[in-house]
Amino acid sequence: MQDILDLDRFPLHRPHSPQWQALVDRCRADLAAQGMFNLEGLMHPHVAAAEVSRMAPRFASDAFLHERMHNIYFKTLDDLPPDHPALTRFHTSNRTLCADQIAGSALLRLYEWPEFATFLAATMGKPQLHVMDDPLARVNVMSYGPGQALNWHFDRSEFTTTLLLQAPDAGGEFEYRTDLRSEDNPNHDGVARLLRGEDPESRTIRLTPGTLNVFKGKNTAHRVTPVRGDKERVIAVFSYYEHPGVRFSESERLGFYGRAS
Ligand SMILES: O=C(O)CCC(=O)C(=O)O
Ligand SMILES: [Fe+2]
Repeated sequence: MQDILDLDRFPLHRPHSPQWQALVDRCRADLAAQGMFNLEGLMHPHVAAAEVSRMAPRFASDAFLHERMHNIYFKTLDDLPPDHPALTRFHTSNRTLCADQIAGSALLRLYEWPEFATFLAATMGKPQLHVMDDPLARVNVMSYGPGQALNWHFDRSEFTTTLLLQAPDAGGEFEYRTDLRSEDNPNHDGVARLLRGEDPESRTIRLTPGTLNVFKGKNTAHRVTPVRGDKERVIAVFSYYEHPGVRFSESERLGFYGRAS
């Protein structure tokens, strides 16, 4: 893993060593304080750049164009009138490559490296995390060209794990509002305020290539702002579960990727 990761700064290869534990403790503290942690340059930037070059032909020819209008929940809510401002609809557009289209990549090697899951589980306070069985969903890579964006949403999973491969020249920032809602409080008025651009606790970060970003996506509202300029924003999303063998159904794969296999 030394060839693709900066293990000197981030000793993921030595689980439970004092240095590893110190890193886990720092990540846990960041998650508790800000709902997020970053390992800047975990993947060597030259490896991230090589991954992007290798994927470019696939993005140009057979990536899935994910384009839709949606609200922050990706659905209507029974307890809200359809014109409630929390249900404001926005446009999302990007291109997605699935795990079966990046065979042999450094990203998949990292995904399947057991020490990576061990580290992530420790930061999230879980006994263990498992790779998915799903041939498409395991790792996805999203590319955002000029004007493309991932609009406001909450994630289905408690945590989301990404690694930025290429940063755009402008735009394509990650904007998030930690703990906007909770298990007991959907905070629809707070959601409406955020969507109006009036939430003072909304934060924006610009990720740098090679950076691992883990955030609590279920109750943290977040979006990727529209990319400006010709250089695409390219980011990988890793999917781990607390149980082994998770697969999406055919209809889920069709909905997410436009194909089942
Ligand atoms: O691209 C990003 O930085 C965030 C990705 C994200 O929110 C998601 O995949 O659900
Ligand atoms: Fe998300």
